[in-house]
Amino acid sequence: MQITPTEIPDVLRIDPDVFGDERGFFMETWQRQKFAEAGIDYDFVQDNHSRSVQGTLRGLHYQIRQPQGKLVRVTVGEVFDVAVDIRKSSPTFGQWVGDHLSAENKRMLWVPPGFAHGFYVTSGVAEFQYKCTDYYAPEHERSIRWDDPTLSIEWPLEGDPLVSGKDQEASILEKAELFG
Ligand SMILES: Cc1cn([C@H]2C[C@H](O)[C@@H](COP(=O)(O)OP(=O)(O)O[C@H]3O[C@@H](C)C(=O)[C@@H](O)[C@H]3O)O2)c(=O)[nH]c1=O
Repeated sequence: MQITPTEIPDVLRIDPDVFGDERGFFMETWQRQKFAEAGIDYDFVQDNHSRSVQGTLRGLHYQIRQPQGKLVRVTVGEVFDVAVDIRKSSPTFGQWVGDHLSAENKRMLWVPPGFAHGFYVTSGVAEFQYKCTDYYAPEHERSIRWDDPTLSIEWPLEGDPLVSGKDQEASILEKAELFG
């Protein structure tokens, strides 16, 4: 397993060891001890799985209380996954990192608590699976606009994205309610 810091060093790129043979492949997707040694030392309490059609954009989501760290990956198709640092006291506040995650490259991203997170589906469909360090708390959930001009996220868009009603009403980072 190779764990590499991204341009925002707390966001980690994880490339698992994949053992292929005539049957297919095997890989470990999370192992407490190895991940803890790499700095991802959390108790995960919830696993999520979503399926989205091409052009879907989910995000940018975060919780003002019970902030969730997320260990994310794609099991069908491909997405462009984005983490935005919204930790008020962080030197990288307002910066974003993005990466292509796919069923083929099997790459994972560690998005720590304190980040807003979202993804855009670049394949026909995509299934997205992730572990969370805290529980879903809809009353604390907030969304920042995916197209906030201050963030200028370079989404690999093909046409207008498919965005939920909730995310269409998201606020820009400057006006967003943050935690801490
Ligand atoms: C996120 C979540 C949603 N739900 C329900 C609420 C709603 O009826 C339905 C769909 O919810 P949403 O539209 O919020 O789903 P979605 O837009 O996929 O939300 C997710 O987006 C990505 C980008 C993240 O980072 C996640 O943390 C999460 O916020 O599922 C749960 O029951 N538990 C959960 O943990």
